Amino acid sequence: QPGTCSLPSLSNSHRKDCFSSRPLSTMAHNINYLGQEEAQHIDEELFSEYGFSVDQLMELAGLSCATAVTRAYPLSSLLKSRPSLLVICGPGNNGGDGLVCARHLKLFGYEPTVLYPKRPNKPLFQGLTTQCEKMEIPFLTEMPEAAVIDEAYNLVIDAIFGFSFKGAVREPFGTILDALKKTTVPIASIDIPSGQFSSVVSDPIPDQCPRVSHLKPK
Ligand SMILES: NC(=O)C1=CN([C@@H]2O[C@H](COP(=O)(O)OP(=O)(O)OC[C@H]3O[C@@H](n4cnc5c(N)ncnc54)[C@H](O)[C@@H]3O)[C@@H](O)[C@H]2O)[C@H](O)CC1
Repeated sequence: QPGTCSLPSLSNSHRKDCFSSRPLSTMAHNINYLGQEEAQHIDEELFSEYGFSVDQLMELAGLSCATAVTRAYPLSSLLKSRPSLLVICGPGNNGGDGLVCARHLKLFGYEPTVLYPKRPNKPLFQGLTTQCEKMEIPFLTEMPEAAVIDEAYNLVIDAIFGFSFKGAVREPFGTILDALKKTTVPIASIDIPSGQFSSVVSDPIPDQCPRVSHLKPK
């Protein structure tokens, strides 16, 4: 059943339509939020004190996001004839979460396409990219215009920036964020809407629903 998202908005930006397959009564109440530094601190603690590896956490994060998409946007609810999704991946671990998410979404019957314009030269990200390619997930070479996105995709997954984003946005991501803000299809953000923690970017990606935060909402 489509429902209204009960998550409080952290930004003044408007919210696009939010559909949830979960009854609202099961959603958490009395949510408290993590700030940027606290989120980064917990992240470090998970690695240093608890011995988690980044691959391990990223796989869980990406799988959780893909699962959340299946709940909020079940295949049967999609408006376009094909279950097309655009996953936009940034240069850090948030982007890695996006690649994992794309892979699981393909397994769940969706047709993800990935935009991954800045690829780190590290085995973890190279492996995640190869895994998507081997699953015949297409990669775009440039950001489509907003109208093209609205026409072609049911949903955009924002895996551009997480809690380490800072300062003024650098290209090509400025152009990408500007185009995204002009789209009307729903945007699901991984961890946080890209740009949320920046004091410089006054207009982050609108606070959408669903967003899948790791640990706690931020
Ligand atoms: N334990 C957890 O909670 C886990 C979280 N995960 C996800 O990882 C991100 C945080 O990852 P990190 O690599 O630290 O940072 P980001 O992905 O946010 O981005 C860093 C990346 O972005 C570049 N950058 C920073 N500012 C700018 C800017 N103004 N313009 C352009 N580019 C910028 C920077 O150079 C880096 O390349 C967290 O949110 C979760 O989504 C992990 O999966 C592990 C588990």
